[in-house]
Amino acid sequence: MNVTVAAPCRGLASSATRPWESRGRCRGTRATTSSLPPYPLAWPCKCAPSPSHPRGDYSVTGGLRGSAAPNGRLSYRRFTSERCAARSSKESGATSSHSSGLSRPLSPPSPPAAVAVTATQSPPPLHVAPPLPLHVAPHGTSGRRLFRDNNSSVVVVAHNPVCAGVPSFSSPLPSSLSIFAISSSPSSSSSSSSSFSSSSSFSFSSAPAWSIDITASSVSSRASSASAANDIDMALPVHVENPQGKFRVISTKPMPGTKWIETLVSVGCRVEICQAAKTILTEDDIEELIGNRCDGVIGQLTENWGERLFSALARAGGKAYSNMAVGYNNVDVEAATRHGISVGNTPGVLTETTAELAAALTMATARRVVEADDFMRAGKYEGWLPSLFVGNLLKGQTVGIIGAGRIGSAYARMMVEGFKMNLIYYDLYQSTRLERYITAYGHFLESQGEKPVTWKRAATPDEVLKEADVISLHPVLDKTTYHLINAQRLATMKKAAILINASRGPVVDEVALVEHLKANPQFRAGLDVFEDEPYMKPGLKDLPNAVVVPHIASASKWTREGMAMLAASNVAFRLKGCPVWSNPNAVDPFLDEVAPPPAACPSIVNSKALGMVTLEAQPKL
Ligand SMILES: NC(=O)C1=CN([C@@H]2O[C@H](COP(=O)(O)OP(=O)(O)OC[C@H]3O[C@@H](n4cnc5c(N)ncnc54)[C@H](O)[C@@H]3O)[C@@H](O)[C@H]2O)C=CC1
Ligand SMILES: O=C(O)C(=O)CO
Repeated sequence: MNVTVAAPCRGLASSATRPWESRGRCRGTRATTSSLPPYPLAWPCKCAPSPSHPRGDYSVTGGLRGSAAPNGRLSYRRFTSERCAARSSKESGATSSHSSGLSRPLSPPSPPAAVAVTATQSPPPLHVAPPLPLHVAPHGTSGRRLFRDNNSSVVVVAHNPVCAGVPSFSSPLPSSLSIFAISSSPSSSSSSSSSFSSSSSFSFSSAPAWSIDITASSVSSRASSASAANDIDMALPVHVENPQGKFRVISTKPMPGTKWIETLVSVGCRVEICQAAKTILTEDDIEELIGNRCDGVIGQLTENWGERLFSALARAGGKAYSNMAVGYNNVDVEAATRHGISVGNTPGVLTETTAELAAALTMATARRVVEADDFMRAGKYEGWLPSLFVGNLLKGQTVGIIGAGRIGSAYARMMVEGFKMNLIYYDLYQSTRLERYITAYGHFLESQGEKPVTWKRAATPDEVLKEADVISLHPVLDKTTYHLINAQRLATMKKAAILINASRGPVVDEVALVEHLKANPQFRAGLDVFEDEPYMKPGLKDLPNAVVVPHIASASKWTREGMAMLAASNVAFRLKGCPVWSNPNAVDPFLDEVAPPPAACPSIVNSKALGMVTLEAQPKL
């Protein structure tokens, strides 16, 4: 069901505008679909022209503004809701506290104190699909803030253009809300029922004279029938860069730095960055972001990228996906390949950062740093004691690695070189570089008159678990490593061993680990990852012999900006038809802060299956 509404362009005349919420579309009254840029966000608008607000302008919360040129075509330029609000407020006499333009960084301003929606003269009604199921309560009582789920983000304010009343919010608005101002003609009223999962009210200081109801079915019928130009399909707030870009690329999260955006823009992408306040997006959310046309997506390891999302992306014309992560156990690569979609990841930029955090956890657990810190803060320290917080010496002990790939090997070198530990490792493959490195270091120590360090490649994980004093887990998560550490294996470890996990939570049976830690107070664990993130298994948080941190192993500024850059390059250069970088472990040229990146996808895990060409030139290691 379409509802007849018209969008008054003198909407949001206040400080309630949020520049990172780029919403709303404007087609102007004479717009034709063919005159639009590829991804118009225009809410069809038929407002009364005014000198400073020409016909076709429509202010919502940022994004595109279209205005009809004399030739009847629309020209688009970026505008900010602030500018519009300021202008609107000038026209309406209201005041605005914002005047700056849309700019990065994207930190949201404080929630506004009030929003006023100014009634304009009655425009002729247009048929337009709303962005959401909406309900606006009748006259003068309350409007409703509608929640699609618990983290909803859209307010729809409807008002009668004929009525002189100016609805306004009586209380501060959460910064997560997008505001849409619409006006409605009486004929749009509908008695259809609506079902909203939850809602809360706000007051209109004066209010429209009728209510309109648009049900969920109207939204789905819109989704299936609307053309791209008419579609208003975004309930999640997004910030848009380069609105005119010909490829539409979604980033499901804001990512650090700006070079990644510049890279996408440089190859002609329109970049839409989801600003939803919720941490983990659902498949519903992502499908909605993808909409009916999308060329590529940069996603996060918290998202479930399987058949459903890849088929949605393929239907929308998409070709490229990249995780902003090296691990891609959240991605069904086969499904992506079936749909012809490339899957990128971000190796090489987080190796040392992740290994350093694993080393930090090792020291924190070995030397009981967190327990001792708590003790100090609790005012319990009464003076030095021979037995206070006695821990483990690392020097000369054996460090065990399971999964001696990039990160496992980096961690092994840190522990061997830094603490002169001996190494035992298990991996499906021999790590000859690591072995050579430790051999050479052993020779060096000998030449200095010190005891050399040693290494050993174990035939089984069990051998590592039995022999090592510290075991750090760095394999990929797949069916061969799921619950690799279980109750039986924990029982074979030394009583005062230390277990570090900065790989993926499900590599360890966390319930079994909690039991083991309870039964063996000398045993310690340092965990960056958990089986059911963001949750911990019951009991874990109360155990003093566990150090827990929230999946921050790759969280250094350089690394996170680099991950964003690699993920963006995986998408940008795939869309541009560029080859794949020949060595995914040697990605320095992509991380140069000044020079542009090579025209290649740094790391595509299904490149062979997709028949993608590899760049011939080998970068230096
Ligand atoms: N906590 C965090 O923030 C981070 C976690 N990670 C995790 O670390 C993992 C490893 O990353 P990289 O070292 O870059 O990957 P990598 O591919 O270089 O190393 C993984 C190693 O695991 C080995 N492996 C596979 N199956 C095994 C098995 N059944 N038993 C023993 N070893 C096995 C592989 O042969 C390979 O050498 C990622 O897949 C990711 O899940 C990565 C970065 C940050
Ligand atoms: O890159 C990964 O796999 C991560 O876990 C990011 O921290």
